[in-house]
Amino acid sequence: MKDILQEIIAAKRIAVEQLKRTADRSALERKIDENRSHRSMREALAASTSGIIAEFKRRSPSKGWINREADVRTVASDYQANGAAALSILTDTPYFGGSAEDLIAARPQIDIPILRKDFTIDEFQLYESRAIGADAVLLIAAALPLARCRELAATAHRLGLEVLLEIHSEKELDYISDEVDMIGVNNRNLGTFDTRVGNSFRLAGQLPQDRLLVSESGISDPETVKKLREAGFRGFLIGENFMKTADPGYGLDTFIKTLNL
Ligand SMILES: O=P(O)(O)OC[C@@H](O)[C@@H](O)c1c[nH]c2ccccc12
Repeated sequence: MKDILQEIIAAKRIAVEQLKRTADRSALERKIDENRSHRSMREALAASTSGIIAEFKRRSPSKGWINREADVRTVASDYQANGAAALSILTDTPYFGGSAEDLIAARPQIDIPILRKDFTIDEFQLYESRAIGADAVLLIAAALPLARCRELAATAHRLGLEVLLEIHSEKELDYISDEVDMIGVNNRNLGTFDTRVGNSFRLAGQLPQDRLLVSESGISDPETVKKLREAGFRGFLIGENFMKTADPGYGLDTFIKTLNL
């Protein structure tokens, strides 16, 4: 079977080399200097009653287009107004239909933290993330050798970005270090796109309970969020369930009302 993650990473390597050749480095540095304010996603999740990280996701390799028309400014401000603790914005273009411009457009609309969701393999993407206004970045264990993941986490911290480490299986538990601010369990296998929320419940007992734990993907009902919270999770990353509706902000509103916090 073709491993989709490997294909995405191969494409990303080419895109990053291209970005490094064409980017205006001094403009990037200027923007990093200007964007000094930083919001802690870890603290926002710890303090939040919903713990929901609402994601802006236009398409995915497994589902194709989920919402082609969605306007990132509208969705970002509706997500915040309706109780999201933080936002996740997918910026990968070929597989997820997003872009850095989406994050740039969303940033002035809201003041909750933004997670830049992409396949980060190179320091340059961290500089870019900081310059476009991200507060946190995702590092995916399945996409990075352990030493590389640690280096990227250290650079992210130097730049004032928080790190959400994403793991999927027991094999990746050794990626957890003090350098990561939040630990995410992806319920989706990025190689096959097989998705089971049971993955979070299975791994919960093996995760350090004094860390901020996030359950990611395939969450579509408030009952699951309640159970995940009982298992120790404080963050719930939800994309498709909201994005597949014509009004993702309204989808979040209904979800949170049913959660009955
Ligand atoms: O749309 P869902 O099933 O609610 O999932 C959201 C989010 O967890 C998912 O988009 C995701 C989790 N980890 C990733 C890594 C890369 C791309 C996407 C992802």
